[in-house]
Amino acid sequence: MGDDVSERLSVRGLCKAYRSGDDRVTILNDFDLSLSDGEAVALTGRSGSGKSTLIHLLCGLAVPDGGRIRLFGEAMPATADDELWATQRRQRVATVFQDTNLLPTLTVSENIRFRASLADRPAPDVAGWLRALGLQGLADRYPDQVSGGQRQRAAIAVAFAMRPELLLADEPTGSLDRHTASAVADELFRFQRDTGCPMLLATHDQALAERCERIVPLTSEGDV
Ligand SMILES: Nc1ncnc2c1ncn2[C@@H]1O[C@H](COP(=O)(O)OP(=O)(O)OP(=O)(O)O)[C@@H](O)[C@H]1O
Repeated sequence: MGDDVSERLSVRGLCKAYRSGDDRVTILNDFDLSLSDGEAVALTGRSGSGKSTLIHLLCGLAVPDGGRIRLFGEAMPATADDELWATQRRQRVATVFQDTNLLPTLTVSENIRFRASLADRPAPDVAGWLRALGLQGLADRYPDQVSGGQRQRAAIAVAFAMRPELLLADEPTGSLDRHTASAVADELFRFQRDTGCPMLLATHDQALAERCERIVPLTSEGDV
């Protein structure tokens, strides 16, 4: 069967287990997912169901035990350290994690510029992205000089500035109050609409999940 060319991401039969003492705990078992151009998909599931594990597999931070991942129409290699793929991901895939996106020794604006240059993009409109995410006045602060919620928004600004072709976000509004979460979600969906960048959002936030075109629930071994 041929692959759909509009598919940015295609996951088939993905398996991942972790060792826990003498046991192996299966987190993902024969898991399928596809994401097309311009599509927003929410990944939901209770704590421990494997949302972050899946995102880590997709961005090459972990290696699956079985199955296949195709990104931009090409099969991802089975090792995490493939140089060509590391470059592909660096340039085309943006990831937003809760607290690990920003380099601590760079200011907020330097983080944005650095990530854009790493992706080989032209100089980003730093002030514009900061304004859009309500971060005016924080450009010259270091990550440890802003709040957790501001860091999370800065991480989203970094992701936007690299003009990704795929955005993988793990709880992108997780540390924000309801009002700010809603404003940041607006920006995420505006970005998706304006750029056609597909997004996979792992979230506990039902309201955020329902704004996506599709919801993919993850279940784990303990679920009934
Ligand atoms: N490196 C690892 N080694 C062993 N077990 C792990 C590892 N990473 C995750 N796990 C386990 O895998 C399961 C899934 O974890 P994961 O972080 O993917 O869940 P999640 O759905 O993102 O949870 P949450 O909503 O709480 O963030 C958990 O039981 C976790 O303890």
